[in-house]
This record gives sequence, C-alpha cells and structure tokens, in this order.
Amino acid sequence: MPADNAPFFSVEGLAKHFGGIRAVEELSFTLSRGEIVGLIGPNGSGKTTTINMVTGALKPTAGAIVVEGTDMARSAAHLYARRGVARTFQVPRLFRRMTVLENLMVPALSEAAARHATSEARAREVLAFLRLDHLADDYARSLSGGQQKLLELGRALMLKPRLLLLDEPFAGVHPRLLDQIAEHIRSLNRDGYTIVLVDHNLEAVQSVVTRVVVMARGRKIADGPAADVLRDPEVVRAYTGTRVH
Ligand SMILES: Nc1ncnc2c1ncn2[C@@H]1O[C@H](COP(=O)(O)OP(=O)(O)OP(=O)(O)O)[C@@H](O)[C@H]1O
Repeated sequence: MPADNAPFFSVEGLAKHFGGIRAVEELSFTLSRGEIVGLIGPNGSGKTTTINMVTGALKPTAGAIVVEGTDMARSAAHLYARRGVARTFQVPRLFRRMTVLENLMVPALSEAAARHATSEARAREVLAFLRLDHLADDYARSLSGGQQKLLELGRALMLKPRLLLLDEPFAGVHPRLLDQIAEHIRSLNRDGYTIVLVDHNLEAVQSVVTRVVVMARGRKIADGPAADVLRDPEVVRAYTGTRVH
C-alpha cells in the first residue's frame, strides 16, 4: 500500500550499466506533486537513459523508481502508462500518413476502442489547447517541425498524465516557436501537471523551471534553484569543453 506521506515521485540509487558502461549510477531525486524540474547535463551524461528507465522502457540495473509510494522499477512500460507516466521523444514519433486528429487518438484507441467518442472529444480539447485545431484534418507529414513537436506533446497529453517527461522539446525548433512551446509547458504546469524537462537549451529551460537536477557522467552533481546551480563551479566545469547540440 502506498504510504500517505510518500513523495509523489522519487528515484533512489538508480543505476543502468551497459556492459562496462555506467550510463547512470547512484541517481536519487524526489519530485513533489505539481513541480516542474529541468534534468540537464552535458552530452552522454545519462539523461535519456534515466527517462527510458522511469517510463519502463529500460530495466534499471539497480535502484528504485517510486510512484506515489509504489516501487515500479521492475514493472512493464504499460504499467507506467496506466499509473499516468507519459513522455515525449526528441524526434516526434508521429504517424505521418494519418491526420493530426487521428495521431492524437491512436494511443487512446489502443487503450480501449470503445472510448472512441471520449477520445475524440479529448483530442479536440488537446488540439484547442495547443492551438492546432485548425489543422485537425491535415496529414501529420504536412506540419512544420515546430507543429510536429506540439503534436508530439499533444499525444502525451491525451491520457492526462500525472507525470510528464519531455525529452528535448526545444531541440530543432525555430527560435520563433521557442517562446510558444515554453508558454505551453508553463501553462500545463500552472494547470497542475508535474513535469520533468530534459533539454540542452539552458536559457529556454530556465524560462520554464525553477529547479534543476544536473547530471554528469551518469551521476547527479547538483540539485537546486536553477540560477544558483548554473553558477556552481562543478556544473560550469562539467559543461566546459563539452559539445552541446
Ligand atoms: N543502449 C546502449 N548501449 C550502450 N551504451 C549506451 C546505450 N544507451 C546509452 N549508452 C551510453 O550511456 C551514456 C549515457 O547516454 P544517454 O543517452 O543517456 O546520455 P544523455 O545525457 O541523454 O546524452 P545526450 O544529451 O547526448 O542525449 C553514454 O555514454 C551512452 O553512450
């Protein structure tokens, strides 16, 4: 049974080894309900591996992933989804030959085809929120890069997730659209969504989050208010001389 006083979400001593590569090691952090946190770090520091573990796509080598008091570390990916953990991918995984509306309804349909009417209503709600409603019947392949990023976000929103993990939502986005995506993320957080945001665009990350967790070489090296952490000499050193895409 979940403990009443348990944090909303935590990872404890999380590790993932690929043969001799220690992609993630002894990673621990906690999220409060409604919090928005940036997970940042230089290339190869273990951020994507962490997201893959906390959505059930990769099994951890060690450690716990605790969602509302229940350790999910050994659970299959669909159980994370059922618990309300959803993610986006850096490169949108859209069905290019389907319409914008159909793309949103695919995950909901696979949950229960019978909920068709509900899922279409939800899809239209999500499209209105993202201001993509005028494109509902266009093919996904006809969207601009930024619109595809928004639709990818929309797919994650369909099931009203309790924890939303955004993998590089700002990567490859035209500067004109950066503010729009940042505002959507801030608005979701204002509506109560708990969000973890991974991105290399530190300016954009800082415009959205108050707290950051910094990883380097698989380990957490800092955790706290973004403005303080980004001045931390160890964090500056971790970034210095490292390629950032
Ligand atoms: N399937 C795998 N097999 C072997 N090594 C892997 C695998 N996946 C990741 N790694 C290694 O684990 C380390 C962490 O990679 P990861 O992709 O999690 O970092 P990241 O912080 O997301 O990097 P980036 O910012 O470049 O996306 C890297 O050294 C990477 O090469």
